[in-house]
Amino acid sequence: MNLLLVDDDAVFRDAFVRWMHFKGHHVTAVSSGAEAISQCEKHDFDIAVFDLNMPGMSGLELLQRVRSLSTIEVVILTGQGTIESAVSAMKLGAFGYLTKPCAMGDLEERCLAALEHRQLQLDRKAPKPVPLRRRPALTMIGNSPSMREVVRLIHRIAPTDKPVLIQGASGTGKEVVARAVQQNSDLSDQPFVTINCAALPDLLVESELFGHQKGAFTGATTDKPGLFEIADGGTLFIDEIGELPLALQPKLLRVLEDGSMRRIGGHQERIVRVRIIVATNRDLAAEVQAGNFREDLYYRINVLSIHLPPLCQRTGDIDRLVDHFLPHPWTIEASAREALNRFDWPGNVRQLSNVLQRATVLADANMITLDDLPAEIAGRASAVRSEVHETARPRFNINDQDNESIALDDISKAHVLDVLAKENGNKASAARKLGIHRRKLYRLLERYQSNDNSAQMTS
Ligand SMILES: Nc1ncnc2c1ncn2[C@@H]1O[C@H](COP(=O)(O)OP(=O)(O)OP(=O)(O)O)[C@@H](O)[C@H]1O
Repeated sequence: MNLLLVDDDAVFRDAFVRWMHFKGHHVTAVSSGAEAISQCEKHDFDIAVFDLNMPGMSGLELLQRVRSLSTIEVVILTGQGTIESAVSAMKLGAFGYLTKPCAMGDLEERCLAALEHRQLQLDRKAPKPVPLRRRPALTMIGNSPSMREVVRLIHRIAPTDKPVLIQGASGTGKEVVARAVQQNSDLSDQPFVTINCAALPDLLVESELFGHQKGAFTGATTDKPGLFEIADGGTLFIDEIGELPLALQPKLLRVLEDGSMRRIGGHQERIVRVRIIVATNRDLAAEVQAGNFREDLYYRINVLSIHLPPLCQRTGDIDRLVDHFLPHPWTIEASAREALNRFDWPGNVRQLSNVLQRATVLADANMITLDDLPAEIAGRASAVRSEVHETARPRFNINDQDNESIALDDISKAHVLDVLAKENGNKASAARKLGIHRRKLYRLLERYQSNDNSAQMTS
């Protein structure tokens, strides 16, 4: 047990510290309320024992302040004449009290009971353990020279504990590579936690990454550990690092340098051991030049980097990916295969996968023909728009003036998805065209996706 003793009686303090050390416990002993508060801000104690009658800060005030700082359980020591105030202390949340003089063994026993109580409380609050599901085996398709080089780098980089920077355009497979690094590292059976900085508002990114103390801001109704604490001992994948707010970058730099961090609104310094993998589709060096990304952080994360080539530069891989994505017993006509090989795939592997999924819905007899491919891929002259679908589109024409029952939300959804399709699924340029921030686009897409999912569940 890690215990804090607060008592101005030096003789009692020394005796109790000696007894507890002899019994194998760790005790920090101080003589005043002010020292106790400062210790609680710096360390996590399981139990506190303190005398109610101390000069300076009263025992009751100390109890209130200590309980607001941590989940510590408090045992009160009191003289015969002050049992009433000990009872008030219990009403304020103290675990128990003992009257002085008391035997050291009795006090130790009371502390052990408080420890057991605390453990039960913490267990009750802790999220129920989620049954471990076996992670699906990772498949990374590619045997082109550029992808063989990527695989070689993954094997080189994975066993180190250094940060990894993965760069590449949208849909090239940055998350696939991040998982491959983790699965080939010594941390493969430890947590793999992910966060996408572009999908969250700034304050939420900070609170997700670093956690917060209860009351740190409006809505922070409980203490919450951040992803760094959750990933402790494992790997944290920070996607779209280029979107990390400038104000937060020094905090990330600090964790990268010495593993230290604090929750928002917290005073306690925590140390975490987390392997960090970051990804971006931005040119981070250019972002540094433009003043959007800190140079020191850039050098810290750019120790080991992997650059993913666009799909159109992976000779032979389109055929391999087609065979991988097509479910059994589907096949593809030679002319359709040629068309897929001719196309330049601005949305990369994700776009190819989406096009094949769509084709299997449209085609008959388990065979994909040229007719089942979007016009601009099949090379038909009437090509009007790309067919990248991230979520289902509403089935109406947004120019249909007669349809007065169409909700405004549906019109905006159709417009957003149309622009996204025209930009071949590139969210950054779609957001620019729509005149909205990229994070807003991510939020909209998530909302459409979850609406679609719940519609599917209720239909
Ligand atoms: N080499 C590959 N083999 C098999 N599937 C792949 C490969 N690369 C990407 N994919 C698939 O393509 C899709 C997009 O991949 P991923 O999410 O890793 O891309 P990304 O570069 O992280 O995209 P974004 O920048 O938009 O976040 C996923 O469904 C992924 O499984």
